[in-house]
Amino acid sequence: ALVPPPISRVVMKFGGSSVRDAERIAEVASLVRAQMVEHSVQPCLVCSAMGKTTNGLLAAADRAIDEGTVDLSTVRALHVDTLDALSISGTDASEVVELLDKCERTLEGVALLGELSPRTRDLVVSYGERLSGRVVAATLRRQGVRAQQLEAWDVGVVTTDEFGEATPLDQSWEGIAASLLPVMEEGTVPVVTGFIGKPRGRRLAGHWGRVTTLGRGGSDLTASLLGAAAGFDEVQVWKDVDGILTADTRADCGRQRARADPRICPAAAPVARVTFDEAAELAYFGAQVLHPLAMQPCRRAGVPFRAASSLVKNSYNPAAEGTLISADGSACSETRLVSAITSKNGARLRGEEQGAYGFLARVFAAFDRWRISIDVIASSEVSVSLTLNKNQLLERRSISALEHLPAGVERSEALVGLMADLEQVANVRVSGGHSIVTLIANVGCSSAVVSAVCAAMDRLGIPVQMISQGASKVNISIVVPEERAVEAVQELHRHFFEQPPDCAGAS
Ligand SMILES: Nc1ncnc2c1ncn2[C@@H]1O[C@H](COP(=O)(O)OP(=O)(O)O)[C@@H](O)[C@H]1O
Ligand SMILES: N[C@@H](CC(=O)OP(=O)(O)O)C(=O)O
Repeated sequence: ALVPPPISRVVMKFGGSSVRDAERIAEVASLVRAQMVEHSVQPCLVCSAMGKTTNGLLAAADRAIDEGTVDLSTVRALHVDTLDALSISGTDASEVVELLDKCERTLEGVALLGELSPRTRDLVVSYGERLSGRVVAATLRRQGVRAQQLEAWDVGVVTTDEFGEATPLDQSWEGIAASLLPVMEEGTVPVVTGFIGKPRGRRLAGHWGRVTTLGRGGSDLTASLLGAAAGFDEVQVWKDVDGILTADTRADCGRQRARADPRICPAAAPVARVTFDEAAELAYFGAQVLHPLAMQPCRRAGVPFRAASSLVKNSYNPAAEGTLISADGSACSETRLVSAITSKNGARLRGEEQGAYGFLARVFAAFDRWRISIDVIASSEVSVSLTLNKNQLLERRSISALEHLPAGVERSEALVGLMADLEQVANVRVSGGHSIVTLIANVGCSSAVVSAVCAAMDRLGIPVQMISQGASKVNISIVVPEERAVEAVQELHRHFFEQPPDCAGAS
């Protein structure tokens, strides 16, 4: 007799690209059904806002504060058209429209008061995930799957109150297990809002006060948190690519720049396995495919994490396996020295001091005070060079300008403060226009990797401004001029991935 496969509980996260329109949402619903029927999966869904909705809401909030006008037309049209195309009507449709109206009223408040705090910005942005979850749950129900949309805070996601960049608190873990499992045990598929949560706080006017967001791309973190806290068998993040690729296929696909980029490494291929450490380093150093903190909950609970493709490209070609991210199982080995390459832009800061005792301690204390992270560092007795994450330096509203920074370096209150502190201990120079190119590599063979990297840069005449190897067990980074970063990635990709394996080392 046929023994049915064991039921596995899986978080399935669908990002903006996977739920960008009616067609994709219908495909997501079929994919979920197939997992349930063919693979005995009991899923919990996590959804991001549809397509570019988050950007649209941020732009609408900016317009409300800058121009005093409220324009939600693009976001409204996308959702209303999707409801129509999916034939969603009745209560399911009116809930979505009510939420759109509420979002509009929030924007009217911003325009009227002329105030847009990080807290209000988070509230505005949260409508994106709350809208998409309702559309996805309604689509599943139309396909005969019992599904219920749930706000992240309804399943216990409690965060710090750092609006715009909140972190889930440990107390979430118990709450999630207690609220998610009963819903699933009764045979319902929860559809949870990614990216958002609520800070711990007093119960206000019938609801838990405020809404927070987990930073751009934060739905990956929600998915990991839910799966880890509820002790699931796997967390799957479904993307528009076949998993983690050996390099991005688009140049600087960072969320700050919306330009359509030429393909950077068309030969990039999916990596079958990476470790949590490797994935986290890759995400932190620029690969937009995963949220940098998303590995943490799964690593803590030992729950495997998989990045897979939600695009069924061809019915004759079964869905790609994706990339399995787990505690062991690096793609690097004695012969495969590098598993992926990424890059990101940053600013470089150089400080000089005459060998005083405690110099570096004072430098680090200043970074700690202003909560600015250092990406790559090179130091000697008399000087220290560091690169800073450009995203952290983005100008925020109501912040005075820092006149003496060179063009290309963004200004922020934190950077102004940091500079003032550092100038007490050293002569400081800040320059923009640098990129960090990072190789997720077998650091055990770092000499081979570094010599191959330097030879490749030498071939192209690209100056290597800094190099950092072995600071983490899996990462070798170089700093190059920003305008040469794409070339550098392409050449390194050619060298490490587009040659026969026996040449992939230090040739
Ligand atoms: N190393 C990489 N592997 C795969 N994708 C990458 C990599 N680096 C950057 N990306 C980009 O990440 C995108 C997928 O991430 P994202 O847009 O955040 O997905 P989603 O919105 O579905 O969560 C891909 O389209 C790709 O351009
Ligand atoms: N919608 C949010 C959160 C998110 O995770 O999105 P995505 O899964 O599409 O990267 C954002 O755009 O940042």
